[in-house]
Amino acid sequence: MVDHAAMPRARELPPIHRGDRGLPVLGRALDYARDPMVMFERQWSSYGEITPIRMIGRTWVVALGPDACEEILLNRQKAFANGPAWTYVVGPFFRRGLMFLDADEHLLHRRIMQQAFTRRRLEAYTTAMHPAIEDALETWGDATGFTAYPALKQLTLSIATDTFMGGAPDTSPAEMDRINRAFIDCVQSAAGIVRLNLPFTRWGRATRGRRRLERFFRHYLPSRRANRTDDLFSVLCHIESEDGERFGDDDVVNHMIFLLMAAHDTSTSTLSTMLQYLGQHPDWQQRCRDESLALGPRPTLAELEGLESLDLVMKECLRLRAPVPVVVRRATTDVDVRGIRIPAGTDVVVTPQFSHVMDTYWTHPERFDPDRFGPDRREDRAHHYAWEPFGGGVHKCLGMHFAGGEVKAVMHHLLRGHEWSVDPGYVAPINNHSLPFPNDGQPIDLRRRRQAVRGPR
Ligand code: HEM
Repeated sequence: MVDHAAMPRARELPPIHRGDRGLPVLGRALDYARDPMVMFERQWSSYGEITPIRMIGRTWVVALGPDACEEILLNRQKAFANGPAWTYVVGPFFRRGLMFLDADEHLLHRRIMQQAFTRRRLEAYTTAMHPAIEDALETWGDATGFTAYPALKQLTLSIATDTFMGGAPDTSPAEMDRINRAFIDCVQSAAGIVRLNLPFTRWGRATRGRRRLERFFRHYLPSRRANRTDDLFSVLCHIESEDGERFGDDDVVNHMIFLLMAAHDTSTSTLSTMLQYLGQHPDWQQRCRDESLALGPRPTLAELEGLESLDLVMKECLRLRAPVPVVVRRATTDVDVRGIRIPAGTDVVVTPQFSHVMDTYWTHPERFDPDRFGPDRREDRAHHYAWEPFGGGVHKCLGMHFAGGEVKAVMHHLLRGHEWSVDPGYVAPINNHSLPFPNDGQPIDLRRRRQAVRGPR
């Protein structure tokens, strides 16, 4: 409980200026969809760090800058909850996934899921990933305007399915495409204005997508309950608490649906941004390729982590286009943040992506300049939360190290086997309705390199 009497008096939220109210019902939703950073910049200069905004029929609070983000994500006053805020944004489609749980229940489930992310397991996942990546990239031939984004999405979904559920042998490639579509529909529910299960609404598509995902995981449940294997699906089926409690079928299915979404959408976005910038910066592409060529075809996790240039490029791409540009929380009690009182019940938008482009912390933040993360500059050290693509606090991304290994493994194989270019003037048309993605599928001009690059079969 927060003892307000002991605290210096906080100011009330400033009123929204007449010109900032936006459209009826939608409020500023279209401004956000057009360019969230332009909208946040305007909020920042008009209101400061804690700013009210009208969107989709309600008033939100937007927290801008690393100090405000840190305070909310660390949640020392235990005044913010994930579940109700995320449920408002993406509806019931990822219900009871880890990110939607709060307090003790969240800690308990997180401790169990951490078993799937130990160093030993991450090393084993990396070893297992190489053949799948090589097989997928073998289908990437010479092509002008190759749309990398959907191809990457297919690849990362198949890696996540292999790694976290031990494969899906009864599911045809065509049905797997429908599973991929179902994930997309659930994520895109965030942009639904009409929140009703009707045939042509985003909400309706997400409802059907969720049903398909449930059928998919329930189909494999009996075999995972019957056999103990090394994947998370099986771990979730067999794990017991000290009192002998086990996850019921619903819990297992809910965790798997959220985890598979979290595990492939974000890596796809990171990879596609890296392809764009490396395509536009051939010097960096070659620098990364030279380091990958110096390694064997199937490096270990530690070797992948040692690819210095690729690491700088990944960090810079996560800065320039964070796959999760904002996260949300609901104030469960009146709470003061940076000297402003946020009333109980308010949904708060925390904005890592805005911190990533503030010129207080970054030199020429709009430029692709991976060396800013190098040992001589370390611009990310300007503030603990200046670079926060994986969030912070108790909900900090559980798959962060997995994502690093996966993204580097895919890039390693691509750099050894292919070259590509992107027009230096190209600006990705980002769709910001839900998690950001390039509307044009991220076209690249791709050429296969002629050397033998595969590991042994
Ligand atoms: C570059 C890739 C990734 C990025 C940028 C990213 C980003 C994030 C962020 C910002 C959060 C915090 C959400 C919040 O605070 O409300 C989060 C949570 C989470 N992520 Fe990731 N993620 C990535 C990859 C992955 C992967 C590959 C997995 C699984 C293998 C994963 C699993 C999770 C889980 C389970 C949570 C919920 C943690 C909790 O609530 O305790 N993520 N991620």
